[in-house]
Amino acid sequence: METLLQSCSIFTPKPPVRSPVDRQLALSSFAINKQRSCNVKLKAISRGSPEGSSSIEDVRKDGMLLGADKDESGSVVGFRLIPQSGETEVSNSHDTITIGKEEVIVDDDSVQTTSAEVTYNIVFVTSEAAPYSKTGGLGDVCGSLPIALAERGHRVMVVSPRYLNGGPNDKKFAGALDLDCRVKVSCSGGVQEVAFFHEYRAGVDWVFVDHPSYHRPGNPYGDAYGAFGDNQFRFTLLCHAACEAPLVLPLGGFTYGENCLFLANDWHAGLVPVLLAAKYRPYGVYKDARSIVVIHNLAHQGVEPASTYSNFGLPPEWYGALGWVFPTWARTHALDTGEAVNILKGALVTADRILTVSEGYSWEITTPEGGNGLNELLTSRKIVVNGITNGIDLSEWNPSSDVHIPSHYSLEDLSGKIECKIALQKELGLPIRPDCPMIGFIGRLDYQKGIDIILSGTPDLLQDDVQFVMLGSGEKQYEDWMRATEATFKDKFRGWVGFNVPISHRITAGCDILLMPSRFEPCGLNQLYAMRYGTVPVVHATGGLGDTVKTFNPFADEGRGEGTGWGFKPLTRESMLDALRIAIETYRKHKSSWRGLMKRGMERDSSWNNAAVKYEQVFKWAFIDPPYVS
Ligand SMILES: Nc1ncnc2c1ncn2[C@@H]1O[C@H](COP(=O)(O)OP(=O)(O)O[C@H]2O[C@H](CO)[C@@H](O)[C@H](O)[C@H]2O)[C@@H](O)[C@H]1O
Repeated sequence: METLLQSCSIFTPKPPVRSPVDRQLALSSFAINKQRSCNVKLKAISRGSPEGSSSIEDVRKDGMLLGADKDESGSVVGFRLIPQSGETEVSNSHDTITIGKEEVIVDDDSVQTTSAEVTYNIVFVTSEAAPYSKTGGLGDVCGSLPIALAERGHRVMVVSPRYLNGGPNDKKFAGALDLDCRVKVSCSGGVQEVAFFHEYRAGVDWVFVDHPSYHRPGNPYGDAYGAFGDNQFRFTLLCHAACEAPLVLPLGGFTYGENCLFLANDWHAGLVPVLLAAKYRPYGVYKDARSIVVIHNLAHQGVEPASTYSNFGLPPEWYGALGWVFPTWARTHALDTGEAVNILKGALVTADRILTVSEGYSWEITTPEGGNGLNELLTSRKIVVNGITNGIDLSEWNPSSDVHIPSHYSLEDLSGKIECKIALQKELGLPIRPDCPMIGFIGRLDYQKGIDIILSGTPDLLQDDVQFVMLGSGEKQYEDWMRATEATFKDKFRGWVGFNVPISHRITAGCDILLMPSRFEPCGLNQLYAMRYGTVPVVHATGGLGDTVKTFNPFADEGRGEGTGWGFKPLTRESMLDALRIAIETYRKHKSSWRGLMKRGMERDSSWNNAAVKYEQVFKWAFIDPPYVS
C-alpha cells in the first residue's frame, strides 16, 4: 500500500503499537516525528478568537474545558466542555450522553428535542456547502444540516474544497484562515500536497481543502466548455484530505480523533468509506469510526474507465469494490468490455449505512426504473438503507425576514406577498397585474427537472391568461428555448438564464404557483421553500416531491379542505397541464380554498431539527453494527 508522507505536529494521534503493521504505519499518515511539514501550535484557532491570541489556557480560564478523553494510544479523541452557565455538560465523544437539557415529547410519534441524547463527532465530506459554494440542493443541505446538528450538541466539521474562480464568490472564503497544516496525498501516480483553511461559524468547523486544481474559472465541476476532465482527481484529493482532517487538525485545540462519523455526500465524497476500509482499518486506524453515504442524486456516480483505478491511491486488491461493468446496451462498440470504476458503487459497498434525502426515493432507488444500474446492489443492502426528508434553512428562507425580497409577510399578514408579486412583475418588465396567476420555475435546466415537458406544454399553457417565469441554467438548447419563448410571448413569459440566488428568492415570494415536473427528484427543496412562502407547488408526484406535497382535496376535513398543492402522475404534458389548470382555476375562483392551501403550506414544519432527530437515530444504528471490514 502506498503511504502518505504527511504530518501535523502535536495533536496527530500516535500509531497504536499493537501489530506487525506498525512499521508500515510509521511511514504512513500517522508517522509524525521525522516528516513534520506543518507547524500547528497548541492554540484555540477557532471559536472566534483572533488567531494566535488564545490558547488552551484561555479556554480553561473561561471555564469551558472540563477535560479531554484519550484513546488507548494516548490520542485525544474527544473533549468535555462546560458552558458558561455552568449548568450543562456537553461532550463530543460519541458514547457520552448529554445531560441537563430539555426533551419535549410533542406527540406519539414525533419527539422534538432541543439537544441530542447522544452526541457524535461528525465529519461531513461534500463538494459543495452554501454559502461558500453552491450549484444546487447539495450545497443547501451541506450548508444547513451541519448547523442544525451542531445546535443539537454534536461536534461538526464540514470538509469541502476551497474553490477560487477569480470572481466575486472568492470573497466567501475570506473568513477562512490557513491552518498552516500541509498533508501529502499519494494518488494519480504522484504525491500532492494539500493545505487546510478553516472558519468556525454557527457552531460548525468549516474546513476547506486547498489545492491548485480547485483554483480555476467556472463552477465546482466545470466551465463553459463542459465538465472538467480531472474531476476524478480533484475529488479523490478531497476524500484523502477529508480522511486526514479529523486526525491532524487541532480545531479549537483538539482533533476530532478517530472515533468519528463520516457523512459522505454523493459520489464526490464516495471514496471516503472505501479509504476507511482499505487504507486505514487494516492498520488499526478508524477501526471504531463509521461512515454513512448520503445519496442526493443517484444519477451521478463518478464513473471513469477501469484503467483509472490506479489513480485512487488504493491497494490493488480493492479493485472489486469500485469495479463496474456497463450494461451491454451502454457500451460504445462491439469490442468494448464495458469495464469501468464507479466511485458511488464503491461507497455503497463499503459504507456502514446508506441514506437518501426522502423516504420515497429510498424505495425508488431499489427499482430498475430508479436505480440507475445500482438497484440490485442497493436492494442487497436494503437493511441499511433509510430515507430522511431534507429540511430547509428557516433563517435564509423566511418571508418575514428575507433580505432578498422587497416586502415581508407572514401567515398573519399576507399583504406583503402581493407587493412581492407586483415588484417581481416590475423587475421582469411584465404587465403589472396582481390578479393574474403567476407561475414560477427555478432549477437546473436538464433532463432530471423535466424541462422537455415544460417546453412542450408552454405554448398551450400560455393560451390562458397567466404569467410564467423561469430561472435556470444548464443545457444550451433549453436556455435558447427560454430566450425564444420570451421573444414570442413578451407579455406572458420571462426566462432568466443564469444562477442567481436573490432572484430565486424573489420568484419564490412573488409567484402564486411553483411548477416542478421533475422526472425524478430525490427530495427537492424548491417546493419546500415555495410552501413556506405561501406559493402553491404543482409537482410530478415522484420521490421527495410525492412525499412532501399533499394534493388538495376540497372535501376533506368537513369541507375545510386539506393538502398543500397538486401532485400529478404520469409525467406527461397533458397531466401537467391538467394539474396546472386546476390550480389556476382554484386561484381564480375559490379564494378561500387558495388561502387554505397557502396557510397549510406555510405552517408545514420543514425545519432541520425535525430531520436531525431522524439522522441521530440512523447514527445510533450505525454505531450498533460493527464497521465494514472486507
Ligand atoms: N438558476 C438558479 N439560480 C439560483 N438558484 C438556483 C438555480 N437553480 C437552482 N437553484 C437553487 O438550487 C437548489 C436546487 O435544489 P434542488 O433540491 O431542487 O435540486 P438539485 O437537483 O440541485 O439537488 C439534489 O440534492 C438535493 C438536496 O438533497 C435534493 O433535494 C434534490 O432532489 C437533488 O436532485 C435550490 O436552492 C434552488 O433554489
